[in-house]
Amino acid sequence: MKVFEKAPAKINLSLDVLYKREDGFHEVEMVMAMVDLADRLEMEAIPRDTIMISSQAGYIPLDEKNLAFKAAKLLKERCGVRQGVYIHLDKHIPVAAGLAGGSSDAAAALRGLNRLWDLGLSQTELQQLGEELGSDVPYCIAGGTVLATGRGEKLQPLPPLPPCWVVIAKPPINVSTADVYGRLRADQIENHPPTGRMVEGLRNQDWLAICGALGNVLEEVTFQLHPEVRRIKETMLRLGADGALMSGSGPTVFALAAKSSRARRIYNGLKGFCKEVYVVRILT
Ligand SMILES: C[C@@](CO)(OP(=O)(O)O)[C@H](O)COP(=O)(O)OP(=O)(O)OC[C@H]1O[C@@H](n2ccc(N)nc2=O)[C@H](O)[C@@H]1O
Ligand SMILES: Nc1ncnc2c1ncn2[C@@H]1O[C@H](COP(=O)(O)OP(=O)(O)O)[C@@H](O)[C@H]1O
Repeated sequence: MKVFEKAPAKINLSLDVLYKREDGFHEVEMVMAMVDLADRLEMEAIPRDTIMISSQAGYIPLDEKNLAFKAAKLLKERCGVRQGVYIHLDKHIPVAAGLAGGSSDAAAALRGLNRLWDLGLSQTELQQLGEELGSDVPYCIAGGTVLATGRGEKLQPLPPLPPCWVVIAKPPINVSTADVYGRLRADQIENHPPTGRMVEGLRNQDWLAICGALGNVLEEVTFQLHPEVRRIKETMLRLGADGALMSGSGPTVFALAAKSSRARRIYNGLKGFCKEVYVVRILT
C-alpha cells in the first residue's frame, strides 16, 4: 500500500522575538501562511522493519538526519509500529531557505504514516509529536494562516491573505536558523513588527494595512551576514511590490503583489540575477 502527501512551503508575514527563554529557544510572535510551492512525499509499506529515504535532490541528508526519517522513527517508537516504510521525497522547496521545507516534510510524513499504519492519531496528537521534531512542525501539520506564539507551536487560526501573487526569490546562500537566532540580541531589538496590525489587517482583509505591517526582526541579522539579501528586497520594492520581506531566518525574500502584471514584472526583474525565483499563490 502507498500513500501520498503534499508538503507546502511557508512564509512569515511577520516575525517578532519577544525574549530569549531559559531553554535556549526564543519566545516568538509570528504570522505564517502556506504557499503552493510544495514537496511531494510517497510512502510505501515494505516488508523489512526499516526506514528508507530516497530523493531526486542530491543536497539533503537521506539518512537518520532527514526530518522525514526522524518523523517516521518517532511514530514507530511511540506507537510500537513494527512495519517498515520506504519514503520518496520529491523536493521542490529550496533547502535551508526559511521556507520550512524540512519541517513540512516531517509534518507530511507524520500525516501520511498515521494513515499508512492506521494509527488513528488526532491532529492535536500529531502536532504534539511534531513539536519534538522542530518548532515549525506543528504549524506545518495545521497549515493555513496562523498567529504562532511560544517557540512557534501555539497556533491561532487567521483568515488568509486576500487573493494575491507571491514572488519568492532564494539567493544561492546557506543560512543556518540556529546561527541567525544565536546572533540576535533579543534585548536590543529596536523595531518590533506591528503584529497586532498584521492580525487586524488580515481580519479586515485590508491589503494596505497588511503590506504596511510586514516585518521580521531576523532580517537585520541575515542582512548583516549577507547584504545581497537586503538588495533582493530593495529590488522587489523598486520593481513595484506592494510589500516585501525576508521569510524566517532567510535567505529567501518574498514580494506580495495584488496584480499579476506586477508579479510578472518582479519575476522578470529578478530572474536575471537570482536562479531560484517562483511565482506562487497563498494556500487557503
Ligand atoms: C525562523 C523560523 C520562523 O518560522 O523558521 P525557518 O527560518 O527555520 O524556516 C522558525 O522559528 C525556526 O523553526 P525551526 O526551523 O523548526 O527551528 P528548530 O529546528 O526548532 O530550531 C533550530 C534552532 O533555532 C533556534 N530557535 C528556533 C525556534 C525558536 N523559537 N527559537 C530559537 O532560538 C534554536 O537555536 C534551535 O536550536
Ligand atoms: N527533508 C528535508 N528537506 C530539507 N532539508 C532537510 C530535510 N531533512 C533534513 N534537512 C536539513 O534541515 C536543514 C534545514 O532545512 P529546511 O527545513 O529546508 O530549512 P529552513 O528551516 O530554513 O526552512 C538543512 O540543513 C537540511 O540539510
